[in-house]
Amino acid sequence: MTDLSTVLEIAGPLAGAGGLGYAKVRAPRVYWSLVGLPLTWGRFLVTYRSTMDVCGLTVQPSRLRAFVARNIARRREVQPVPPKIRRVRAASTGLRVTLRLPAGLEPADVSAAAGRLRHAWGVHAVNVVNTKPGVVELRMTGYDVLKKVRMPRRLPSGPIVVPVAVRDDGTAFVRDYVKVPHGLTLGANQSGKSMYQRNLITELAKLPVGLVGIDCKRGVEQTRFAPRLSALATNPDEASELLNVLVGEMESRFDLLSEHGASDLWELPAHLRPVPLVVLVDEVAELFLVAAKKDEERRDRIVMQLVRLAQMSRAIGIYLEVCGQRFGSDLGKGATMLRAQLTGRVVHRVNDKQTGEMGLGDIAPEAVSAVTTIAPDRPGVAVAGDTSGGWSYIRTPEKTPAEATAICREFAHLTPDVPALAPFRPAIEYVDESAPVERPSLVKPRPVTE
Ligand SMILES: Nc1ncnc2c1ncn2[C@@H]1O[C@H](COP(=O)(O)OP(=O)(O)OP(=O)(O)O)[C@@H](O)[C@H]1O
Repeated sequence: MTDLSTVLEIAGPLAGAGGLGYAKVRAPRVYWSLVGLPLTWGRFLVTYRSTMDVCGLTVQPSRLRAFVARNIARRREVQPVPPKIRRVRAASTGLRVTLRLPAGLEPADVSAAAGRLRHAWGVHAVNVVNTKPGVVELRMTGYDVLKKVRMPRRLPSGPIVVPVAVRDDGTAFVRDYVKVPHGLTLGANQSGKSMYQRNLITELAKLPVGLVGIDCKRGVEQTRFAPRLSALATNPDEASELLNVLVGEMESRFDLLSEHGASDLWELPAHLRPVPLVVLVDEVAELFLVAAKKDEERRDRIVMQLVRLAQMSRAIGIYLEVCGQRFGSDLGKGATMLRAQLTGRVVHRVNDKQTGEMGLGDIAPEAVSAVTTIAPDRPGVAVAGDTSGGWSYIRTPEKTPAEATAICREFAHLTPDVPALAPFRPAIEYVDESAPVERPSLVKPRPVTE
């Protein structure tokens, strides 16, 4: 429906002068499919060899090749060799080209030339992904996919994989809790952290997992997810008790694993497997804060429990998703130890380079400068790093708090029954819309003195 209306929207102006420019700005996706894709594909095929040559992505031919060219093919000049094109594929956001690299070129050479390739072929961006040894994929995007986010249709699958945002190469950014069990999201005020959490929680809500909220800002962020939460703590005392219970749950799950000779939750047969739990901590600094000396003991206990969970709970299916404005050693004892375990990093716009370093310096140092260039007028844009040193820009789709609440209500029936967490289950006030509502009768007016 949207696509049809977009086509109609551009059809008129296309007929007149300047129509293409209008379409390019107003409906970049449609413009790309109708105009940009055929043009870029043609330009790519026609100029491939010369472009690779001027961008420094060719090698000298082997002796055998040179011999064949001179003596059998009778060519006077022996051309340098570019990477071999294995496959060219059109995507809704751009063009994907798989290249086999000749001996002498490495993926880093192609990445270094990405900017030059982008200008040569007139596309919005070129990202280089090393898919296997000696093979790279050039992901060209025809327009700025982060401007108006639309999640791609094709998504990776797995037991707990949730799509959260779109990457700047047009692919989906997902949180895969089996591969990367714990995550950390950082960002300044108004940078888009809550929007990220909203997308994450609403996608998790659709899966058979338990969600545990710790929001020491009196629950202002997470209370709206209450229908789908198995537990919620809204102050440091409750958080401390809840973390104690989670550590107890972790220990009993380890007993279960050893009883059945399994080393991992996913090795257990489905009927014995406890439900995975995702613990969402909003504004982690609140857990580290101490107002008086007597709070220090509670703070140390909370941090110790979090570190224990982060170090051991992956195998038994308890995952941490921590969010905050900063996360450095200045938070207090145990902060850096905890941070080291949270390897899925997403950093939104930050106020200073140090915060970028806290989030990405230890896993993707090259991404630190990228995070400082995020414009304030683009909330929701973030840099996602991974432990292999790679990184990319991502942006979440917009989702209002009301939409998030509605999704949590819709999937409330999936909230698992975890007996240990029952005392922390948030009370929900349901508005039963089908129940008859007592209204004053319109037929028999009541006297005003009643
Ligand atoms: N992906 C996005 N696309 C468009 N707008 C966004 C996106 N993410 C966030 N915003 C907008 O930016 C503003 C701030 O977002 P959000 O509340 O998520 O930031 P925050 O980092 O949680 O802020 P705070 O720390 O002050 O609570 C909101 O008005 C929101 O609508």
